[in-house]
Amino acid sequence: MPESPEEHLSGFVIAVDGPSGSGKSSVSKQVARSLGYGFLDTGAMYRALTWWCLQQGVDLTDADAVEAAAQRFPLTIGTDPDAPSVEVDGTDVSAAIRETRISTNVSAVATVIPVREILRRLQRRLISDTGRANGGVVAEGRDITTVVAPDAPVRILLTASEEARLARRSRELHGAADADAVAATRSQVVDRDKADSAVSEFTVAADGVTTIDTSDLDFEGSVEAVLQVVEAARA
Ligand SMILES: Nc1ncnc2c1ncn2[C@@H]1O[C@H](COP(=O)(O)OP(=O)(O)OP(=O)(O)O)[C@@H](O)[C@H]1O
Ligand SMILES: Nc1ccn([C@H]2C[C@H](O)[C@@H](COP(=O)(O)O)O2)c(=O)n1
Repeated sequence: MPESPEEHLSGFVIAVDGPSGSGKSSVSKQVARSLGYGFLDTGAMYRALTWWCLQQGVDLTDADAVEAAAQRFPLTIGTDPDAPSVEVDGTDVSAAIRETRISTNVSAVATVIPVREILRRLQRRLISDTGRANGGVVAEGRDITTVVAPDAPVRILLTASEEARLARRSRELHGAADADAVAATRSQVVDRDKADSAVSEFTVAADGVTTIDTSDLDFEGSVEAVLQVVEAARA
């Protein structure tokens, strides 16, 4: 298992970070499909750990208890972009981790620093194994370009205006982006980003990271913009 961020990750690694609703997950998955690479959704790992803590009756305000749960976290995560899967102790939690109760609690877990260290070690191992098996991997989250894979040959910050991100998530959750739907979505986007920003920088690109603003791009345009950065890096 890689022990430090400095240890070399296998395969061609494409690291993608950004705020909630910027399109990281859907765009990264499509980029991975286009390139025949694996895909790692690191947010799903924090979500699955949150599900596990709630399942085990762990008090999320008790950082030591959350860390203890992370140390014995029986996670299995698939990295095939056509069949992403998340299992905890043999239970398929792919749908459950998208529920509102997870979205509203995940920051309490993701902001515990020792928990991040445990999941980052696992993420580096998954990135290496997936990269080796598929020739490359697209890994997305909040700290992939900066901490998990700072030496990746392609590092992208995928952004969009708050308005665009709220509208996208509203349409996804409520089928509309009118004022009521946006208001109902705000805490899952804006408040969550605010809490998560306490431990990761994902609004400003670090040195060497390419920013792609998708506010005025459609989904296909966003995928194409990422593929162009990859092509340029390989040229
Ligand atoms: N460029 C785009 N234009 C319009 N809609 C988009 C675009 N990119 C993604 N979407 C849609 O926006 C929604 C949010 O995208 P996605 O879940 O990929 O965001 P995310 O950055 O991974 O969010 P989170 O971090 O909260 O999981 C999805 O319904 C997706 O299909
Ligand atoms: N590398 C990561 C990935 C995710 N998180 C946290 C922040 C989010 O609130 C939560 C769920 O992520 P999402 O599914 O919305 O992408 O996990 C993080 O801190 N670091």
